[in-house]
Amino acid sequence: MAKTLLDVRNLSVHYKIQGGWVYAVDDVSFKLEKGETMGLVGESGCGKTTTGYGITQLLASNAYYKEGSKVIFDGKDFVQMSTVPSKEYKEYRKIVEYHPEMRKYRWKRISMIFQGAMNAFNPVFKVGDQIIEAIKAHEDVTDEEARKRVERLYKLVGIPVDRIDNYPHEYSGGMKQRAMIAMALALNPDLIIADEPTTALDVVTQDRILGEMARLQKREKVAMILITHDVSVVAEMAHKMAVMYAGHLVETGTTRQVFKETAHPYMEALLAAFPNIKKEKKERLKAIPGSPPDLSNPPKGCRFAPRCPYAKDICLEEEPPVIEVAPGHYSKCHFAEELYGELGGGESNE
Ligand SMILES: Nc1ncnc2c1ncn2[C@@H]1O[C@H](COP(=O)(O)OP(=O)(O)OP(=O)(O)O)[C@@H](O)[C@H]1O
Repeated sequence: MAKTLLDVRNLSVHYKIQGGWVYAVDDVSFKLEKGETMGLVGESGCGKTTTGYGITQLLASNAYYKEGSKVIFDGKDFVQMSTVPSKEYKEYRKIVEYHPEMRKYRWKRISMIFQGAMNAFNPVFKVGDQIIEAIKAHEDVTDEEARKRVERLYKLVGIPVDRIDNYPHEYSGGMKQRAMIAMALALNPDLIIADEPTTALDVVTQDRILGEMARLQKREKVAMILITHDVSVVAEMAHKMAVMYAGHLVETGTTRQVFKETAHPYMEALLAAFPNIKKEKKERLKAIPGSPPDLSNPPKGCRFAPRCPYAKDICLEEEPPVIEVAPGHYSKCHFAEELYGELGGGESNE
C-alpha cells in the first residue's frame, strides 16, 4: 500500500464577513497517496479554491480554520504547526503569517498552479529568469545549474528552449500556462495543486496541456489535486475524485466509482450538465435547476436538498452522514444506499 502523502481531516475554513461568516469549507476529509491524482470538482463558489488554499495556507486574511481541522502532509499537521487559537473567535484558529517552516514547504514540497496563472509572471522580467530565481530561492545551486534545469523543464512541457529569454508578453496564453507548469515542477515537489489550470484557454490548447500534465504526472510521479468545475477534465486524468457541493464533500471514490456507480444525486446532476465525456454523442445539457445556497446562510439539513429530485422530509431537517456504499466509495446522502446503483452515471475513459 502506498504511503499517505496528504491526509485532510475535518477541514473547515470559514471567512469572517460583516455580520457573520461564510461557511466556505465544512468538515472536508480525504486522503492522497504518493503519485496519485485527485479531481476536486463542483460548481463555481462551492469551496474548491478555499480547500486548495487551506492546504497551502495561502488563504485571505479573513479566513479562519475551525478548531479540529487537520491537514497532515507527510506526517506533519500544517494547521497545528502554523496557526494559533484565535483571540476573537472561540473555536477558530488563525494563520501565523510568514511562518518560516510553512514557507519551506510551499513550492519546494507543494506547488500550486493558480487560477489565472496567465498573469502570474512579472511582466518586467524574462520568464526563464523568474523560474531560475524561484529555484535559487530554495536551493543552493549556481545560475548555470538552475538554467540547465529550466532548459530541461521547457523541453518537458513543450516550450522551445530559446524562449527562456523572452518576456511574458512574448508568450502566448498556452505557453504561459506551460511555463507555469514548468515553474510548478521546478523544485521537484511531491504535490501539485492545480486550480482550473486550463480554463482560460481554447479547447485544443486545453486538451494538449492536460494531456501533457497527465504524462508529466506519471513520469515525475508527483501527486496532484486537479481543481475544476468541468467533470470531463478529471475523467481522463484523475485516479480518484472528490465532489464538492456548497462547502461539503458529497461524494468521494475512485474516478470509475464516482462516474459509473454514482452514489450522490448532485454528481448525477453534474454529469447530466456536462457533455458526454467521450464526445461520441452530442446530448442536450441539462442545467441543474435552482442555484447553490448562500454559504453565509446554508440550509439546515442536506445542503443539496432544495435542488434534489429525491429529497424527502429528513433531508431538509438533518445533515446527512457520510455513508460508505462500496469499499472506498463514500456518499453524504441520507439515501445513499437506496440510490446506489439507481442513479444515472457517466462514461469514464477507463
Ligand atoms: N476572502 C473571502 N471572504 C469572504 N468570502 C469568500 C472569500 N473568498 C471566497 N469566499 C466565498 O467562499 C465561497 C467559496 O469560494 P471558493 O473560491 O473557494 O469556491 P470555488 O469553488 O473555488 O469557486 P470558483 O471556481 O468560482 O473559484 C464562495 O461563496 C466565495 O464567495
